[in-house]
Amino acid sequence: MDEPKVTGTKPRTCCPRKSLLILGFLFASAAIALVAMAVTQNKPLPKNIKYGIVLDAGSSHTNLYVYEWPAEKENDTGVVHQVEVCTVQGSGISGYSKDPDEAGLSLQNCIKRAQEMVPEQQHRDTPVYLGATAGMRLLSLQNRSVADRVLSAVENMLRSSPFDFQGARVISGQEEGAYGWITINYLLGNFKQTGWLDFLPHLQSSSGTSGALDLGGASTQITFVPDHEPIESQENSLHFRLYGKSYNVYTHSFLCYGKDQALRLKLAGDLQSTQNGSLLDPCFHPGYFRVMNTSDLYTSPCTANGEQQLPFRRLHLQGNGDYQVCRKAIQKIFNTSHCPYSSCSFNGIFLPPLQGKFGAFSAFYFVMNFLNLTTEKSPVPLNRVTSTVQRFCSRPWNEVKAEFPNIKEKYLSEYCFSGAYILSLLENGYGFTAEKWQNIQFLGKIGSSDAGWTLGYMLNLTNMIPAEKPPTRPLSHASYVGLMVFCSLVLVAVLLLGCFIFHKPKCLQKGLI
Ligand SMILES: Nc1ccn([C@@H]2O[C@H](COP(=O)(O)OP(=O)(O)O)[C@@H](O)[C@H]2O)c(=O)n1
Ligand SMILES: [Ca+2]
Repeated sequence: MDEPKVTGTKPRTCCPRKSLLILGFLFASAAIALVAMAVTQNKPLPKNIKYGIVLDAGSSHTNLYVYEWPAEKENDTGVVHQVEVCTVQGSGISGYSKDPDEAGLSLQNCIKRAQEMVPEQQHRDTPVYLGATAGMRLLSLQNRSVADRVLSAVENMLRSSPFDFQGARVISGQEEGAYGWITINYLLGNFKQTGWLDFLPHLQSSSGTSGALDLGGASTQITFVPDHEPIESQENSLHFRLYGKSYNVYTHSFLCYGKDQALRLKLAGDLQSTQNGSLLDPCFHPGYFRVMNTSDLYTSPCTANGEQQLPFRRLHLQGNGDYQVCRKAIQKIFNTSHCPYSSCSFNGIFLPPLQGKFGAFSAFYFVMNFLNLTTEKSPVPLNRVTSTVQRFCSRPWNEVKAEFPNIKEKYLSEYCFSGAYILSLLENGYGFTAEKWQNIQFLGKIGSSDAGWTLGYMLNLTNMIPAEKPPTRPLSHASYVGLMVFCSLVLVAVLLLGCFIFHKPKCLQKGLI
């Protein structure tokens, strides 16, 4: 009998090398595909951008701002930013009381500029707002019908533009203060809820916001959240609910205490003690000389009460650059003789104790920036600011003019007064001590956006600031996909490892090892 032949066939292995290679290849391909999918899926889509336009019709000039934001994120905080500012040539709209139509025409160039900035197909969907401030408030007090004619002239011009006209109006001092406060806190990211840090309020100041100080030509505003103090006067009290948090805000707007009207107030006061119309003014540089019609001083409602029959028609003003005397002269325009509340700033206006940090913008910034007091990272101490203004005021006018040939004489000549006025207002008016001064930051721009009331105004009118915090997922979509891929890979790796350790296939015991 033939013995069964032992054939040369190899023993069958359960998982040959080839199968393992295929498995490895499939695994690697799947991993690569997963990562590639996650990356391509999360590539940012082309942005859908929205635009908005606000015109700030100030007492001295008009600025047009163009803002843009990604449409899908419009309720997030800090996403809207300024892409253009256009300064209208000529005076503010309140300066066109003699020819209101000209006020409308003056806006043409900046409207054209906005048309270039916003893509043509979006012109119709782009809202445009005009808000007029203290210059128009004063003109309305002086002559309501002229003020209305100026407003309808600018309204007609904006209606005829390709944009979506949403209104032209005189905003109140309270609104100006409130929207300035909203703007800077929005831009500084102070409304951002920090997620887990929300549960640790002690890490933030009580309100987590910054106060706002705005100085214009005809009015000035102070707005902040006081520290647990009741706001004793209703007209100074505002309540906001923003991104799920409540704010009790103090605000006051001093009409006539912008820097240009304040100078008029001071000069009108000085005139009372002048016999012959010549005035030695400590708030102007030595060697500076200016002649003014006394009637011009009294055209504003701010000075109208003091109008008197003067024996001269022209005022001859001569500077002598004496800072200390200038401060004393400015002090006279703040009436501190009465206060019906527990504490006041001046003119009997309630002011709670100053609290927290403050951002000071508009002319506060322009003047301090001119004096080179805004370039350092930390705030310049009050005594250094005082000595800088003092030194600047004492410089002869010829020397100053020669150093700054490109600055208009009218503006250059008034920086000494403006510097002294800012110090008087902040120190004597509001009570910023040397210590509290360190809490003031002079702000021109925050990121690409100018600090001012316009952005807050637009955010409010377009309902872009929700009262409640919008529901958000803990992770962004990209992080979510990335994390899911990572966890899946880890799971597969653990499974394979477990399989190898606890259920070692024979092939590994014999064939492969
Ligand atoms: N580059 C600039 C622009 C404005 N300014 C001044 O800043 C002030 C702006 O006031 P505004 O026109 O906004 O007036 P309000 O209506 O806000 O009172 C004016 O006194 C201007 O002369 C400045 O000092 N430097
Ligand atoms: Ca202003």
